[in-house]
Amino acid sequence: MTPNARLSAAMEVLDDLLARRRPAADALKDWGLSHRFAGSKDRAAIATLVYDALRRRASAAWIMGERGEAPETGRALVLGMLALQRGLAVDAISAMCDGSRFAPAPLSEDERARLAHPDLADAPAHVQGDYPEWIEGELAAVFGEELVAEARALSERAPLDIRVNTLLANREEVQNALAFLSPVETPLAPHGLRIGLGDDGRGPALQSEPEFLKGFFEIQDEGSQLAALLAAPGEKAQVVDLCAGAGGKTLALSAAMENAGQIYATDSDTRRLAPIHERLARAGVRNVQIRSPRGKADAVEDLDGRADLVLVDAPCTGTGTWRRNPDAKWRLRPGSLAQRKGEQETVLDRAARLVKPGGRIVYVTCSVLPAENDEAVSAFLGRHAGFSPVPAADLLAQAGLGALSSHVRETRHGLQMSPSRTGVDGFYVAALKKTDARYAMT
Ligand SMILES: C[S@@+](CC[C@H](N)C(=O)[O-])C[C@H]1O[C@@H](n2cnc3c(N)ncnc32)[C@H](O)[C@@H]1O
Repeated sequence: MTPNARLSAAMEVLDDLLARRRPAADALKDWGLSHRFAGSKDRAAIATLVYDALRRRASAAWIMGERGEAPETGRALVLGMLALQRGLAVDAISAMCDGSRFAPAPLSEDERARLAHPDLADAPAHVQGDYPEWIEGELAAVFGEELVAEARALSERAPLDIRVNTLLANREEVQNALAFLSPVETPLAPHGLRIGLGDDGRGPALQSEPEFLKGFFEIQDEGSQLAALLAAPGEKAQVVDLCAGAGGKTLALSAAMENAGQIYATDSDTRRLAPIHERLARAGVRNVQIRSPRGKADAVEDLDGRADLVLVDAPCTGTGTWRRNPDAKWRLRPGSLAQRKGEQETVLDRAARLVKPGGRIVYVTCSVLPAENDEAVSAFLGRHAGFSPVPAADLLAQAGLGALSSHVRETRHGLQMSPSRTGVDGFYVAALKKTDARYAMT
């Protein structure tokens, strides 16, 4: 396919997605099934165009004059994105829309005029920042004056980060082995490397590299690496990773504990937990016991009151990861936020019983919404009088990450990382210390 034909295809996929209100992944898959001649490079390029258009969905529609009641079109989103996201001048866009076979139709006079001046100065904040209007209050509450700058950073493409597994290798070794990809050290996480993306926004296939297969590194956003380090488990600690999922943070905790102490990894969903077995083996981890739930039985019942640390990497809306999945921000609904809040309450209450006096819950989300961060913690503290929040400065100092303090927002009960200020996904971390055993078992 020519680059111009890929543009037409992206417009078609977006029209389908908009008309049927379906996930981008489904619309892309169907397009692929009905256009079997398209090769894997074509599909990848079309997907990148679609996701980039979704990054700038509101602002692209705005500059193309699709405002208010006017329905958005795939054509406007792609044209607007080329101007806003890729910085193409109107003549360059016009050259791609030459009306030849499979290319988009030539630009109208109106489109030319709009693309010549892609101005957002008069646009409301939710258009400038490309987020759903209904969530503005939540975003403003955390970002304040930096709302638009942070929202724009959440619309950019995410970098590709890896965490060197210090159980088997060191950062320099992996950096040298992957020199052909020019990895650089992550600015804040001590074991991270960042690898450049191609012009199409895609990274190399790291999972087939020999060093990956030998367990020398894992793919993990720098923010997720920092969140695991902030949990700061002592080397001999008894740790419960209550929402272990596929084990991204379990692996990081195990490395931080130098394979000592004991981590119990569990999750309410056995399917999510399944990949952890293979990942732990590859990474040379020996201090993790996997507790798969069996039916309705509580998989960690025997650990009540015994944990030094319970990591609650909670289910959340994922608003902090919009850079990775721009489709998700437009699909988020108030109902799903309410559902996640209920799950967070359940999992935090379960964690409270696991912690021993003097121990801690470390509560993590990849969200930037106060409703699932500080407010969830406030509500927890209201229900459990025997816990108190650890000040963010202490949290950073205990993890040896004092330098991070100027790159995070200290919030009421914890700290918030973000793409603009921290350069990572929007992770929230709060630590809750069990100070009084009398009340904590409620
Ligand atoms: C953010 S993900 C965890 C990601 C994982 N820790 C990692 O670093 O790769 C949240 C997880 O919480 C799990 N979960 C939801 N409700 C739960 C509950 N009540 N008890 C335990 N796990 C729960 C979900 O199945 C999901 O795997």
